[in-house]
Amino acid sequence: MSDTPLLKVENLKTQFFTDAGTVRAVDGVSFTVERGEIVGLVGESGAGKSVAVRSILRLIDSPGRIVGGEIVFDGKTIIGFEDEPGPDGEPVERDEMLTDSAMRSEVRGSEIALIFQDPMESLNPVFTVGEQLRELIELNRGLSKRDARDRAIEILREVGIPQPAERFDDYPHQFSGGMRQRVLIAMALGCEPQLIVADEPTTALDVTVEGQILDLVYDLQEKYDASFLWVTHDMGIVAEICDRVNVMYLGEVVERADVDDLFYNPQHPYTEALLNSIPRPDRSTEELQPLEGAMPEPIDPPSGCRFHDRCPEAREVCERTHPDLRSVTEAGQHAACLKHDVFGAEYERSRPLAGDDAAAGGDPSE
Ligand SMILES: Nc1ncnc2c1ncn2[C@@H]1O[C@H](COP(=O)(O)OP(=O)(O)OP(=O)(O)O)[C@@H](O)[C@H]1O
Ligand code: NI
Repeated sequence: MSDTPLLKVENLKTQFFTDAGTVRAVDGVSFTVERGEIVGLVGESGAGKSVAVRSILRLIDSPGRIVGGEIVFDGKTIIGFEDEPGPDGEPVERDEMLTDSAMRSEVRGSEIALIFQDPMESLNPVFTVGEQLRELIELNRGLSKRDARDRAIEILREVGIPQPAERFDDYPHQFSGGMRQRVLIAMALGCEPQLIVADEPTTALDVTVEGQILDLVYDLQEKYDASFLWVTHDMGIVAEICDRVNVMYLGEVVERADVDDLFYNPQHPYTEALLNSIPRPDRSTEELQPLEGAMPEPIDPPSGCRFHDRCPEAREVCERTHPDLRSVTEAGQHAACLKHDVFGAEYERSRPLAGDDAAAGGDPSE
């Protein structure tokens, strides 16, 4: 593993300028993906996961815009702004930022591959699966038509498509949902990318097929030594495949940890709530608690800590002070929660917001 991460996202801000107001979908998000790692991006619907990963590929359409931050991938600047805004107050792109055509020819689909939830977003219904895969390999790997075809069939076999030579001439609609996702993984691998970004690719699949796909990803990750950024709302998937996890809430990363630390020693109440809402072998089902309330809209996020109005451990200080993401354990686990001493927020002396004892998480009278 080299010193610089394969992907570095720093203080990324992506907003949508709508009639109703400015949607701060991604509001100062930082994370990295090291070489050979599977990194999770997890959080409820609307947390900003898809906008974050689409920003990495510069696939944000109007009325959306990346307004701040830096994204560096393998030494290339995908997003980078000057410190000072221009005369119109708009962010100024730095010279070294990749052009749109360089993004298309050097990064998207070749160095970074995307797997979406809906295979039809990436597969063209009027061409056979084999043709699409062959062409992609031909373009990206510079192989002859015949060699590209052989390689395409080999990859289809690797991702578990039975009788790949025969299936080569089938159209996307002739494949089942699970098989189509395998085809997408084949397409992603076809260009031998350094990074595969997967945005909830197994959500539409039943649990058995999902399990097979995750096993496959795990095997392929070992074989190709590819890095993955895996978006999901499912903690079960995180447990199964991720090395490291970023938990997102309302446009921010609120916890970052190695997967074991996250599950056994969560440092943010939101992470705890997510974990309590899924079945676990080490807990009885009576202990299962659904996450209460809905995530607020990112047009007008709550003051202070954005999670405070749903947080069982919230205290008065949480209403007014916004916590950034800080290292809160010796192992370097990060959390954005004022209950940790490193914030020096006088949390202990602050009055609990939730009335009942259970919610206050201990004895507040001390
Ligand atoms: N084109 C758009 N115009 C306006 N708002 C948008 C647009 N796209 C996304 N948003 C808003 O940005 C926020 C983040 O959305 P995003 O799709 O990233 O969430 P997510 O975490 O991927 O959720 P899910 O699990 O449902 O996919 C949401 O509030 C969403 O409504
Ligand atoms: Ni999404």
